[in-house]
Amino acid sequence: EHLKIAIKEFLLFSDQIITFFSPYVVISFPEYEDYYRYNHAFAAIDTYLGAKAIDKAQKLKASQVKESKGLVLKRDEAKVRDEYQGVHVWWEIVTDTDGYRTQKLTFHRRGLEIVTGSYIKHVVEEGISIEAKTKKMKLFTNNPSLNWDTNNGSLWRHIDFEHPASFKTLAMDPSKKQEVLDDLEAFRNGKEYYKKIGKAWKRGYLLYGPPGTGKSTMIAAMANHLSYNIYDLELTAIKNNSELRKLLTATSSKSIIVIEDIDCSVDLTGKRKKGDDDLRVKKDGEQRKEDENQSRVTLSGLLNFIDGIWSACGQERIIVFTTNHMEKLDPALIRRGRMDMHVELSYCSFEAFKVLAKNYLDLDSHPLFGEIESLLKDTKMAPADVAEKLMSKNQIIDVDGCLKDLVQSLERRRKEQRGQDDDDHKKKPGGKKLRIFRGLF
Ligand SMILES: Nc1ncnc2c1ncn2[C@@H]1O[C@H](COP(=O)(O)OP(=O)(O)OP(=O)(O)O)[C@@H](O)[C@H]1O
Ligand SMILES: [Mg+2]
Repeated sequence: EHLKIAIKEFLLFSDQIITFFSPYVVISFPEYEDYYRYNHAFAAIDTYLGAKAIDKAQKLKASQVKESKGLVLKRDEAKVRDEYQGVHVWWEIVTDTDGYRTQKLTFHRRGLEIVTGSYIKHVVEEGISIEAKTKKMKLFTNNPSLNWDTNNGSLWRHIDFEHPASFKTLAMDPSKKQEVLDDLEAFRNGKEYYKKIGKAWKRGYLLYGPPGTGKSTMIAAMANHLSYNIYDLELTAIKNNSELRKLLTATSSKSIIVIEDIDCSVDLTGKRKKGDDDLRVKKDGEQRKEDENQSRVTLSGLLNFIDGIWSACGQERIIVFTTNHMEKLDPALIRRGRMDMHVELSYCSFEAFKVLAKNYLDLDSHPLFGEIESLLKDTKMAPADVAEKLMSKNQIIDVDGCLKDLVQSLERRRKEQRGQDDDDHKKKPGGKKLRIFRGLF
């Protein structure tokens, strides 16, 4: 009996063509569906089988490692045998001429019910749970050149995401920080809730504020807090709305989709588009066609996505927009419901400073804190600039030196800012009033 199995296995493993009459069934799991959509079952299967192969290899190690330096733990080269509820199965990874990989599962017809009924589910679930335990988060970026050959067909390029940012070290108003944390937590545990109210399990955040106030840092902290992957979407590198759709539907669940500096992304504001149209009128037909082909992502494309396809494509996704200029954004883009939460990151407050002092200098209090507090009240300095002053030079922490440095640069900046305010008043009287007016509407 053993011999029979061994022979059968040999035949299978020798890439014998399985004929129509074969008692064996083969099921394929391609890495990409429709050439661009990553098949997440593929990764889970790979992880599960990788763990199996390593198990086996560890047993083999003692006797084999010395003789055969060819013994690699890499899954792709191995055929893995598995057994589940008495059913023997064989996994093999095959690569086609275009470089696309497929997991092939072979088993005897006898086991069909068990395999399709529960084994596959078991493999994918095991794989996902192993992935979660050993999870390395990933940072995906869309690839402007779309080099299909070297990019293995994927629209997204990824690297391991290792950023130390956390909510603990993020310097901002503590109650605002808590609000964001609570919101994220509610989202994470919201599966049943979203189902109950019949809404897609998605959430949108708009982070706004001047440069260096921690918007990007907060996104990293969010990803670390939730163990989500980040998809950093570069809108200006996307040719058109259909490419945008492809990219977004190719993202996985438990991820944060980030669009930074949304105000700088082409064609998002009506104004800029109008300017283009004016230009276009003067051009001949051919040129116009070319321009249209080149036309980038439009505001309506993005809004359609958020409202429509967005809700249809998978679950458990967060979308984050950042901007330095809230006032430049089209109201349609930021109305509530599209962006569920607006978070303002602003100049360094004393509360925020205390977090930075703890992070950088391990300091809870200091005689200079009082002076710094009063300086921060009427001086605009971004946390990034404060942090820079607190950073140790040459690895030597000089608390007094750092704080004195900070006080000096705050004083300098306060003088500058006061001067600027005066200039503003002289140049355009009533300018300030106008700003308040606009803010009210
Ligand atoms: N609120 C903050 N808490 C802690 N560190 C901060 C904070 N803000 C800025 N920093 C520090 O300053 C650096 C720059 O901040 P970050 O890139 O998050 O700013 P940003 O708001 O994204 O700016 P930009 O608008 O230019 O993109 C970070 O690497 C971080 O070390
Ligand atoms: Mg940033």
